[in-house]
Amino acid sequence: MSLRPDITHLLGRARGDLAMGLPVALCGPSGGALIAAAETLDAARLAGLRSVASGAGAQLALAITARRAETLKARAYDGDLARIVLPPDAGTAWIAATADPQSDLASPMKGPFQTQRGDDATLHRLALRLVKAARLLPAALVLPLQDAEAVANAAGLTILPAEAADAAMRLSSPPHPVISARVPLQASHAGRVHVFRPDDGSEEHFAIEIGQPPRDAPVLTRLHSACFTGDVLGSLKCDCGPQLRAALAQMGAEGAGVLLYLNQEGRGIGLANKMRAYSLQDQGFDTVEANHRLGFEDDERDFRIGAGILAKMGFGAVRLMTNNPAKIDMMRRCGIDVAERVPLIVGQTAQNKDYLATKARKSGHLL
Ligand SMILES: Nc1nc2c(ncn2[C@@H]2O[C@H](COP(=O)(O)OP(=O)(O)OP(=O)(O)O)[C@@H](O)[C@H]2O)c(=O)[nH]1
Ligand SMILES: [Zn+2]
Repeated sequence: MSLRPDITHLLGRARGDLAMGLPVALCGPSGGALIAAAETLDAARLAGLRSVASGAGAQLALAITARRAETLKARAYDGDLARIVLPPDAGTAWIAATADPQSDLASPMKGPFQTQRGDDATLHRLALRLVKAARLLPAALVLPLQDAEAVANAAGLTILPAEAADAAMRLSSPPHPVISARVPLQASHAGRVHVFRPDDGSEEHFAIEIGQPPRDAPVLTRLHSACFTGDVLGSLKCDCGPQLRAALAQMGAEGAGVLLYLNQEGRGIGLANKMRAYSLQDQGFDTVEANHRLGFEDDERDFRIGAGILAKMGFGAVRLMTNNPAKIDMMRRCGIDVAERVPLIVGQTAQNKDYLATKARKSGHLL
């Protein structure tokens, strides 16, 4: 028996620390690093990192994804990421402007950036995955240090064993059921909401069960990713709200179904980053380009979570309500049999016409 946190707990702490602007230590087999999220770093902590860097003769770098590097015309020698050498006079405003594309068009002369090549970028890569998991901008300050653990211990920072963290982040342990209760819905009086909670302190997900679908036949299913603007506010920029209501209505009409409400807002980048993407869309970029300029892939969702919840509820086969072939593919790869695709084409507006056309053209959505 131990009171010590395991790697899952440490990952949860690290995400929280990064979101609050605290550095975190990564300790690998061949050295460690202090990392901090570009978005939340304040001047005092930047000064602290600079002072540790000069004491150790180490060089601070800003790790960004290859997507962001492409926009900034910075050379990404590590393939999927670039390590920008932090200029000696760069402050938090410089770091924020490099990480955040909002001012790219207004200041087209950002750079030139000197990027590092050679050496190992493993800890930089892990730092980027951690700040993404904290739903922050994908940019992290990284200070490689042989004695990162000692520095972190002295400062009371969270220490993550890098190899174990990397392995734990690749695994997807399905969230566990917490509670379910009857909720009569407009679409069906036989509604039941189930709450599922991940072990790693990340967002809870919900399953809305309509009726009592038999577990031994394909169940009418919708995997719905959270869209605060569409689902709650009735935004005309996307089709999420009408899709949510149409899916529940069809389940109500058939008397059975399950809708998973997955808290993967903004295709997995979080609401703040989705609003950043919307602001770039107002500058003329489409939904995919906006994600890339921010440094994200088109879609950062992990659909293993949805498959895991279905399995925990006892479902092995679905009639999946979607226009997204990637969802079908992921379900099948996670062991859920997709017996049928049920198209869900509702909610087209003048304002989302281009968005839906871009998804069809670039992300393979079926219209
Ligand atoms: N990053 C980003 N996310 C967006 C944008 N517009 C909508 N979203 C998010 O996109 C997701 C849409 O989810 P879904 O409707 O489940 O998925 P889908 O890939 O469109 O697939 P189907 O609706 O099943 O065909 C939600 O998480 C929205 O918040 C956008 O412009 N940028
Ligand atoms: Zn939406």
